[in-house]
Amino acid sequence: MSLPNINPTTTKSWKSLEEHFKTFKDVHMKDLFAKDSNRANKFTIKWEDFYVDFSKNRITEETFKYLLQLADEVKLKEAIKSQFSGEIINKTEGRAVLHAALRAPEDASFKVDGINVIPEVFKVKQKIESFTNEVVNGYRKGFTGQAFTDIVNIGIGGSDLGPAMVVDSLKYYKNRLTTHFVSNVDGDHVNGIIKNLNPETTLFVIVSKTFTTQETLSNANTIKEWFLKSAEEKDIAKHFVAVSTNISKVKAFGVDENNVFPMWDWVGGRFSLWSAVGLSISLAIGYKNFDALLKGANKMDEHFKSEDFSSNIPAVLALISIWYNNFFKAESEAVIPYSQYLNQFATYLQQGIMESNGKSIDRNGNTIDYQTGTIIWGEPGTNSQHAFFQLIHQGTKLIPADFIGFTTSLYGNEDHQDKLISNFLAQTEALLNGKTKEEVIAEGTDEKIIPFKVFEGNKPTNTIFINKLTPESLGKLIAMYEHKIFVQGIIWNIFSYDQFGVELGKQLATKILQEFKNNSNNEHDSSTVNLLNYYKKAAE
Ligand SMILES: O=P(O)(O)OC[C@H]1O[C@](O)(CO)[C@@H](O)[C@@H]1O
Repeated sequence: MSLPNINPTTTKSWKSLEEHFKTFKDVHMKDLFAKDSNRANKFTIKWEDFYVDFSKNRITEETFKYLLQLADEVKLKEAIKSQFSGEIINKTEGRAVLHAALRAPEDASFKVDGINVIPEVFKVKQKIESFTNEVVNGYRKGFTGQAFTDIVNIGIGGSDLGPAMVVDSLKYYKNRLTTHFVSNVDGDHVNGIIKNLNPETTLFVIVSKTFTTQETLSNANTIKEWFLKSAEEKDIAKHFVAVSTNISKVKAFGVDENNVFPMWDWVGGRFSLWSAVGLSISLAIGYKNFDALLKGANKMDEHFKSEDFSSNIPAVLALISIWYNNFFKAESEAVIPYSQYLNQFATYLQQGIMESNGKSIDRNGNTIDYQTGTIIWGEPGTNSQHAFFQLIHQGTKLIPADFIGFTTSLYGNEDHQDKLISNFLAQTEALLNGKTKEEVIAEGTDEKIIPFKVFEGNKPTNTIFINKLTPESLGKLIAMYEHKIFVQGIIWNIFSYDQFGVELGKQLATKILQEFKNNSNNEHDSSTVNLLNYYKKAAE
């Protein structure tokens, strides 16, 4: 079996969608709801503690039928099998894509080169568990014999965004440890964090799949220097642990062999929070909660693998997004969680979605002539209502949005929760229905400003209503988006698991840094030359 390789625009369903779209442009969702009292039920998926209502979309049963046909025609079922069977679907890097193995039960089997990786995964999980327990319970101590109070995760991209987002999202479940994240090579980031830390009670977790990333190594070295001002070289072993595939480089840095948490090249950086990359998560909320996060993701994996596409949450969300991206030519999508704790969720998704599917070459190596990768952005409601919602409601751009909410609040404040959820529901209702000129007039509006107060409505949203923000439900939610990414990559016929697009900038930065060091000048365009000279002068 090998990954399907089908140009989606050549399929019958794509042509049907194109024709269908022509008849669809002027359809208002409001009329679709008026015509069919059962519409909401038809386009809702209830699964475990998830209630996913996708009825407020510019789709009909006919649209849905063609989208499902598209999934069949691009052989999505076969592609899912290829991924889960450990096939080398990341062909450009020659790797399998098995983040699902990291959250599978112990009796599962995920084979890479014919060898089941699950025993190895569980060995590392046990190491995470015992390490976490030792640190949280204060048995593992720093160089002056004190228990650790602070954890600093040093990493960037997938080695930062996932753990940082999860730790922040699940802070309700946090233990006595305080977790910090250093990522940017901007010295103000690392210095701003270490200035308030006590080296005697701080544990540093260096996370880098490659252990060659400039930002991470610079920050790790700066921290090591700062640490050695109060400690000795031998104390590094007590305070620095590392997560990486590059064990020799980790050891060369000075990390004790026993404090290295391995990961594998079949885990992509942006899908790695389920591996030892999630060590900071485990430390921050305890291993049990970390494991619950994994279990949630595994439940979503099972749902994705086995559920018919018509009621398969990630598949449905992916297909609807294709409809807007490729037919309505929507330029971006918003993700609006109605939970302040999911503040970092959209930022996290940006890497997952845009690093994966921001590609313009198909699986044959040819330039693509259709739109791929969606641009993703968002902020929690209700704050975002007072920021960018004006544009979603009355701007010229079509911005499909996922609204994510929780029926139960963590602290049980019903007054706030009712207010939050009334906003959550009101916004998607307003985006659906809008407000007509007649309605504006009926409100007694001054004639001169009537047009400005009209809302066209017809703005699509998905409502993802979940019982409660728990480690398990967050695991499900993250995995849901991971699978959506996969489905879209399959439909667009691109390779979702490489990221060569980030390399050029890194190469040029290395060259420019060298020029600063040697005080030399390579060939650059005139703009870059001016900017280099401007900086050199300012830095004198
Ligand atoms: O974990 P590493 O190897 O330090 O890489 C960090 C990040 O850099 C990238 O390779 C590119 O920015 C990401 O994909 C990755 O998550």
